[in-house]
Parts: sequence; C-alpha cells; structure tokens
Amino acid sequence: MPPREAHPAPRAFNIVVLPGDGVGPEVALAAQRVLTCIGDIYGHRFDFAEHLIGGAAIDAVGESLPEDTKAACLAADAVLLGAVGGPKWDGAPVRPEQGLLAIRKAMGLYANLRPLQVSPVLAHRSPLKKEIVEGVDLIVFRELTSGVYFGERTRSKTQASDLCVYTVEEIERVARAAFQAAEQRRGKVTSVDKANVMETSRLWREVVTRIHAEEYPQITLEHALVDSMAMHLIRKPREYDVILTENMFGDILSDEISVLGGSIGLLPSASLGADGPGLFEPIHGSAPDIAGQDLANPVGMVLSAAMMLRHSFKLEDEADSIEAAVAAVLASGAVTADLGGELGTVAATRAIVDAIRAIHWAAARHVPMHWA
Ligand SMILES: NC(=O)c1ccc[n+]([C@@H]2O[C@H](COP(=O)([O-])OP(=O)(O)OC[C@H]3O[C@@H](n4cnc5c(N)ncnc54)[C@H](O)[C@@H]3O)[C@@H](O)[C@H]2O)c1
Ligand SMILES: CC(C)[C@H](C(=O)O)[C@@H](O)C(=O)O
Ligand SMILES: [Mg+2]
Repeated sequence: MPPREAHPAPRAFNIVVLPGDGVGPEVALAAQRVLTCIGDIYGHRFDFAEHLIGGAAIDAVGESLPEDTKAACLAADAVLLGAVGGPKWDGAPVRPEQGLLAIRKAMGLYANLRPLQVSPVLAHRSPLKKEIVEGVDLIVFRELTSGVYFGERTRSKTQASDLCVYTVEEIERVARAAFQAAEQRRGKVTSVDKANVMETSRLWREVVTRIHAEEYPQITLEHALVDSMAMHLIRKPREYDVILTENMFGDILSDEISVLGGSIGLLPSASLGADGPGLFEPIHGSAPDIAGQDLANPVGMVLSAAMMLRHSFKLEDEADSIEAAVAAVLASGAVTADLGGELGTVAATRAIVDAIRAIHWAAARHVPMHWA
C-alpha cells in the first residue's frame, strides 16, 4: 500500500500486551513482530509493556486480573490480548476467564466487533461449498459487558442459576454502534435474539426497533431468532452485513461463522467503549491442544493488531498494509496446519512481515506486485 498523500506524522504509542495462556503468548508475539515492522516502515514507535492476566496471573499472584494489569490497561493507548484459560485451571476457585471478563468490564468495552470476509481466493479453505462462502463480508456486533455473563450467579447443592439482565441503555449504545457501522457498509442490520422465549430478548427487540425508527430509518433492519440464525449463517451467509446481538449469542455465533473462513485462527476482534483505550484480541481461545508447539495460526491476532491501528490510532494506511499482506500470504498458500499448510506460527508470521516489506518495496518503485 503506498502511503496516502496527507499521511499522519510518525507517532509513539503505548501498547499493553496481555499474552495470557496456551497459544496466547505465541500469537501475541506474532502481533508485536508485525507491528514492529510497520513501525520501521512508517516511522512510528510502538512501546510494548507485557502484563499478566488469566491463568498465568493466577499462577504468579493468585488472581486472574492483578491490580497493576488493570491500571496499566486503563492508562494505555490500546491493549492487545492473546487468550486466557486452559484445563490446568478447571475447577480452580479462581478461573482465568474471570480476568478477561473483569478487564472488559473495567475498560467499559461494550461493543465487540468480529468481522469476517471470505475472498474468492480463500473460499476453497472452507469446509462449506465455495459458492456459499465466496464473497461473505459481514461483521458481528456483540454486546460485551452485560447479559448472562455479568448477572448474579447462585449455587447450592441441588441447583444453580445465572441471571441475565439487560438495561435499555446497554442495548441502545451497542445498537447505535451497529447502525453506524451499517451506514458505512451495505446498510443492513440483522438483530439476533430469542424474543419468543426470553424477556431480555423482548426488551432487546423493542429497543433496537425504536433506535432504528428514531435515528437510523435509512438502514434496513431485520430481526432473527438465534436458533434459525445459526442455520441461516451457514446456508446463506452472504445475505448478512451487520449482525447485532447480545453477549452470549454473539460468542456462539462468531465461533460458528469462523467455519466459513476455514479456521477460527483467522478471526480478529476489536472491543471498544465510549472512550478510552480499546482491547484487541483474536476470537479464538488458548487452544490447549496445540499450545507450545508452534502450530497456532497467528492471523486472527495479527488482524486484531490491524484493527487496533485503524480504530484506536486512526492509522488507516498501516492497517491496510497488514490486511493486504495477510491476504497475499493466505492466497499464496503459505499457511498453518489448521488451513492445511505446513508453516508454523513463527514462519507464518515471518511470511506476513516479508509480504508487508515486499508490498512496500513494490509500491515505492511502482512495480507490479508479482515482481516483488
Ligand atoms: N478470548 C479468550 O481468551 C478465549 C476465547 C475462547 C476460549 N477461551 C478459553 O480457551 C480454552 C480452550 O477453549 P476451546 O478449546 O473451547 O476453544 P479454542 O478456541 O481455544 O480452541 C478450539 C479449537 O480451535 C483450534 N484453534 C484455536 N485457535 C487456533 C489458532 N490460532 N490456530 C489454529 N487452531 C486454533 C484449537 O486447536 C481447538 O481445536 C478455554 O479455557 C476457554 O475458556 C479463551
Ligand atoms: C473465554 C470466554 C470468557 C470468552 C467469551 O465467552 O467472551 C471467549 O469465548 C471469547 O469469545 O472471547
Ligand atoms: Mg468465544
């Protein structure tokens, strides 16, 4: 990508890195390598400060979100997170996942953006038919700081409960974020709920309908029930543009749509609030089955870093560079085992870094890309 005419001057950014557990540290390192390359090319300085979260924090200090990690995240320009959790902490009194929920809440990250694009050259990597997935371009807006994830929990010998609560304001703010995104895209929002059963879903539907009518009437809004939506997403995924949904449905549906692209290891996310730093993490987990073996696909984490450049730092060219390099590498077949390739995490990351440099070399000399 050649830099745009009025490119912003080089800047310095403080990025907190939370590697976490399992493959988290492996993919977090990949993102740092790619950002360092971007910094070299564009002259920005990215200062990385690593902090503990999840199981690694439990092992070191006995809690999943240490106070200094929280303070560092709140003071950072942005946060990158690998993944948390793993069987080692199953049944432990404090769970690694609590640290992740706590930092999302503390940073006020109510909107979790999970985009997916399946370009024609990548469609064959999906286990689904090429004609179904080719050209998919959608984004999930998942509410991230409320719902059943944050309701009161009870437990006795004979029963357990998880309370699901949504307030009008919590629905309004994430709905506005989704409608605003649709304005910049194909102008369609599909709001997903379970309004035939759940009271929180009936409120969700009412509020989304009202915000649409009052503030975004030019956007096409449709409502869908989560069970049939799970089916439609793999039968006709190209029909969707922006998918707006509550915390738990968004968690489940986003893992489902990862199949369209061929691997959960490809999908990035951005978690954003009203103001303050954002947090950027792949949608996958700590992948204990492949951790520590140089097998993890770094692309979801690397694309999360690109989302950080775009959303938090307004560095569009730099984000475009990473995305173009990832697309070129995936198209070339230089991929990890989850996509049927032979590269390890380190080699796949190197391929992305090399592609960024090659694209810049070609752009600077006005050479067609295939010579680079
Ligand atoms: N944001 C997070 O930190 C996050 C997200 C999801 C799950 N988790 C945690 O991770 C742990 C494991 O959960 P899980 O097994 O259900 O989900 P997972 O996403 O970790 O793994 C599911 C499957 O996808 C594969 N996979 C995941 N990431 C991959 C990558 N980058 N490259 C190649 N293959 C990849 C894994 O090998 C596994 O077969 C649990 O403790 C869970 O709570 C954390
Ligand atoms: C680990 C877990 C708490 C987390 C979630 O459910 O939000 C994960 O599945 C995700 O998708 O980020
Ligand atoms: Mg999940």
